[in-house]
Amino acid sequence: MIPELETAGLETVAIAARGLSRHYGAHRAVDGLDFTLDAGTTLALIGHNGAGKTTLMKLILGLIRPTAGSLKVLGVEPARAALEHRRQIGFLPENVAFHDELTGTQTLRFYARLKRAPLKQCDALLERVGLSFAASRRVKTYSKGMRQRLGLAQALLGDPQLLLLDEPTTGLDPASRAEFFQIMRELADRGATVIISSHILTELEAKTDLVAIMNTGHLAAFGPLDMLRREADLPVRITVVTPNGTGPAVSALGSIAQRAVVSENGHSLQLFVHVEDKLEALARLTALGDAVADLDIARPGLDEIYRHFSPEAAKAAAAGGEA
Ligand SMILES: Nc1ncnc2c1ncn2[C@@H]1O[C@H](COP(=O)(O)OP(=O)(O)OP(=O)(O)O)[C@@H](O)[C@H]1O
Repeated sequence: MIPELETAGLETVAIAARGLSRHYGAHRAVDGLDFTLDAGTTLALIGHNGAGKTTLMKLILGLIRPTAGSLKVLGVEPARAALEHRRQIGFLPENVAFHDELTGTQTLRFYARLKRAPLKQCDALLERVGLSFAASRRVKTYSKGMRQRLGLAQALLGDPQLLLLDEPTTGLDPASRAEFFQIMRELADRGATVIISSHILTELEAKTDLVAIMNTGHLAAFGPLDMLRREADLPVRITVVTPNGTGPAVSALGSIAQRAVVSENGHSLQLFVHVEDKLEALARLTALGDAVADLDIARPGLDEIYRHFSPEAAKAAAAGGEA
């Protein structure tokens, strides 16, 4: 179990950024970000390679200073924050590295001393991340997934109010990923603020309260997924199984269908309709009787919404690259 956070003295706003920028010479790694993140909120931070996600995390951690604009984290400018304040922030970096010769327990106790967190937390945290069985094994014998879990235990030391997880599920199998998101939800439920970055958009969908989409240093979108879905105004996809050919379904929808894509085997069809036309489209398709053997409706997913807001992501997708 993860203990409740002390609520006394807790800021209601975890992060406030105004015109936040970090430029490297002429290169604008982060450029003019404006957002507020309330305490106790979970945020998915997504963006193409080089979009500025890690730079934003470093700014939040106070590892680098803004070149313009302002940033308050738990009420304080992070680059000027005292150690006491920094201890309220947990961080799991993208490439987590440990001393190979230390055991899991020794590693965690080392970080607990650094963070001045209670040593008695270590065993409970190893248990929480499912590593108790390997606590006395040297880290060099750990798999990638086990190292990630140890990294998460390290980030959870001291019951941080703010947790930054940079691509934390890399190397984890599906069951471990599910467990990871369960821990994230428990943290949020006890009042912690969590920011998680990932390129695996399907796993982030419906896991966080808010989504931030970064594109070339800018914040292209920020808000609850449903709000971004409405703003993007993308069509709903209806997949229709048409055993006797796709012609009747296409004719029935007429101009309601913004686009129709026939499958390679010719037995099914994807029809894209505006959300307001969805019910009319379903009525017309079901009226076709045997010409339609089955149908399936899908709202635009996070990957489609991401491509809508991020021109770089759309370009990468068109070129067959990753999100
Ligand atoms: N110290 C630095 N000096 C110069 N440029 C930098 C520095 N750190 C980052 N950048 C540049 O800033 C941009 C943003 O980098 P950042 O690491 O924040 O991207 P990211 O969104 O985390 O990417 P990825 O998904 O690949 O991890 C990149 O173009 C990067 O090359």
